[in-house]
Amino acid sequence: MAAIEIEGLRKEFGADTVAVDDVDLTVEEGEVFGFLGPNGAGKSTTINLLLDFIRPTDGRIEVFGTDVQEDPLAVRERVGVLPEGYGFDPLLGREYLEWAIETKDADDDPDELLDLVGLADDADRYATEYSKGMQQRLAFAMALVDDPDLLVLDEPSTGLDPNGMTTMREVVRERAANGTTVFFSSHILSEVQSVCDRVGVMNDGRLVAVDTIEGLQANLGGRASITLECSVLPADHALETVDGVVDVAVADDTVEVTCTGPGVKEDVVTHLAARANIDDIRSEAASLQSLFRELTEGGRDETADERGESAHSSGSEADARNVEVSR
Ligand SMILES: Nc1ncnc2c1ncn2[C@@H]1O[C@H](COP(=O)(O)OP(=O)(O)OP(=O)(O)O)[C@@H](O)[C@H]1O
Repeated sequence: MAAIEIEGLRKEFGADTVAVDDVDLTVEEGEVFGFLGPNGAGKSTTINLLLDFIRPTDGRIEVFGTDVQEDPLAVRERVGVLPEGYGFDPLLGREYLEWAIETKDADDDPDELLDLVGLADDADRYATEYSKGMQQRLAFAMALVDDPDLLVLDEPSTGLDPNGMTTMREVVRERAANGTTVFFSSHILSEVQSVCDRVGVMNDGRLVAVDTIEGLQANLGGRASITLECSVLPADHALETVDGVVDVAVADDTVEVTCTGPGVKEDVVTHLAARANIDDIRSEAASLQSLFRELTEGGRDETADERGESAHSSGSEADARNVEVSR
């Protein structure tokens, strides 16, 4: 039986916004599924529909064979949720865990869960006084209560430091190894790449690709990527004029060039060497970042593309709308 079965899902907000547009998706039991997409693509709306926090305009969702609209409580018993923008009240960290354990009629040890997410020393502090990353760790611990069959994590790395991200990945991997299905939305592509079995890419409400990372790379024509570091990258590098270059992304004095194939890399190096001192060269298959850009071109970043700027998805923290969901 599939963990998640989504058929013909559509969600309109008012007359003008189609947040989710005819999405079909199956996530198998035990999979770690990464849900990617730029800001406003429809990821959180899909998650809120999956949990029956909002109702679809059309379509249906089953979780472990149960229709979420027909029996949302049965579904929630099997699901642990880390929502986007959790709102905290003045309760101690341990009290939050105790509340979550009581609500699920579970028998977890609150201190064990706090220890797992690195909050053992902060159990007796108010959650409202926690930093953003600590609040995220606490919300993650609450999602783990009662060892749910399905973990739904909406941008779980928001606010986490590198140690927090590593802990979160390790826990996700460990739970998945024990059979938990994980549905995981993220903007952090390297994280998705390192943790997920398959990814789905949303753009403008539509699911534009579902595949393994390797499958996505193969379907996009064996593209190659080369990263060059220069002491000073000239503004008029004109790398996009080299035959076979499909994308140029610049960050400070580092430039990532996506090419139609590995053979183009030599031309890229020759072109840039004539214009700048190259300090370092890294060469790899097309990065997830460039795949992501290619799949989501024409979305809300289109105007940036038209200006010739890189259409990188920005981190969500600055502009997330803090969708508040009921528990
Ligand atoms: N309650 C709402 N009322 C009106 N429009 C909404 C509502 N919630 C979401 N939308 C719209 O639906 C679209 C999809 O939003 P959603 O939050 O699902 O995107 P997202 O992929 O989760 O984005 P982000 O990565 O920025 O969190 C956007 O155009 C958004 O403005």
